Amino acid sequence: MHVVVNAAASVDGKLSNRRREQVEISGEEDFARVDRVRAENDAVLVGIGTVLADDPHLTVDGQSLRAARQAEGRPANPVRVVADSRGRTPTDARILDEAAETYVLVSEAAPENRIEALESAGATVIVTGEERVSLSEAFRSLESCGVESVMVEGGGEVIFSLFEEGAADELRVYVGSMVVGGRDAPTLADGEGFVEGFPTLSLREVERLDDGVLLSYDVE
Ligand SMILES: NC(=O)C1=CN([C@@H]2O[C@H](COP(=O)(O)OP(=O)(O)OC[C@H]3O[C@@H](n4cnc5c(N)ncnc54)[C@H](OP(=O)(O)O)[C@@H]3O)[C@@H](O)[C@H]2O)C=CC1
Ligand SMILES: Nc1nc(O)c(N)c(N[C@@H]2O[C@H](COP(=O)(O)O)[C@@H](O)[C@H]2O)n1
Repeated sequence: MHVVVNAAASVDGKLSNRRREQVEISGEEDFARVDRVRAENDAVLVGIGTVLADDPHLTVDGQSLRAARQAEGRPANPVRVVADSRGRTPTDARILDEAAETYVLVSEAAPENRIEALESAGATVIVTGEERVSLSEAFRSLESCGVESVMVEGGGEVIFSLFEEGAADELRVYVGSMVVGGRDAPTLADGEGFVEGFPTLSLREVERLDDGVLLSYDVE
């Protein structure tokens, strides 16, 4: 599985504010780039924290991008994936509408009635990990469903786990020219944090977009 992590952060590294409300960090050019990255990949993944905070749709906005995918024999939108150990995804979440196929990754701790509710709402449920979803194991299951590349859009908890599991191949961070602040505001990589063995990155490209900068890295 090829894993591209993409996020937008303020100059002080925050993905959103201390109330976990969505903050528009990207500008028009960066949102258009994000749409192209979505269109390039077979799947778009977020954690349940992002679903509960933002209720994202995770589809491709550009009609020509969707048409190009279909011309290649692919579905108009990539599949949507949520890492959601206990099956907390609301059944009326936008990611469960009919615009694309949706996989909900749950752990063995997910209540059976939540799995049934999600399946009734149209999701394909994959059980992986004991208490918490194992992302690496889930990627292997997704590969057997034909998913070869995934764009991870956050949030900070899931991004940290990807680095911890050594599962990320690329990182693209759009740094918006703003300061959000707040010790409790989500950052690019939350989780427990590293005290040693910090993942290292190789800077591939720096590009000015809107009023900010896109940093593209390969994960070493
Ligand atoms: N600016 C940007 O680019 C973006 C900003 N955001 C912002 O980020 C915030 C949400 O981020 P955050 O709260 O970190 O939420 P995440 O989207 O990272 O979801 C975290 C939750 O995912 C579940 N999960 C399942 N498996 C794993 C795993 N292996 N590792 C880690 N988590 C796992 C956990 O819940 P459980 O144990 O129940 O499974 C965990 O609490 C929102 O405020 C949103 O607006 C989000 C995306 C992009
Ligand atoms: N790239 C980017 N820039 C920002 O400024 C953002 N706030 C986000 N947030 C992410 O985009 C998702 C919304 O997706 P839809 O437009 O609803 O499809 C949101 O959930 C975050 O993952 N991203």
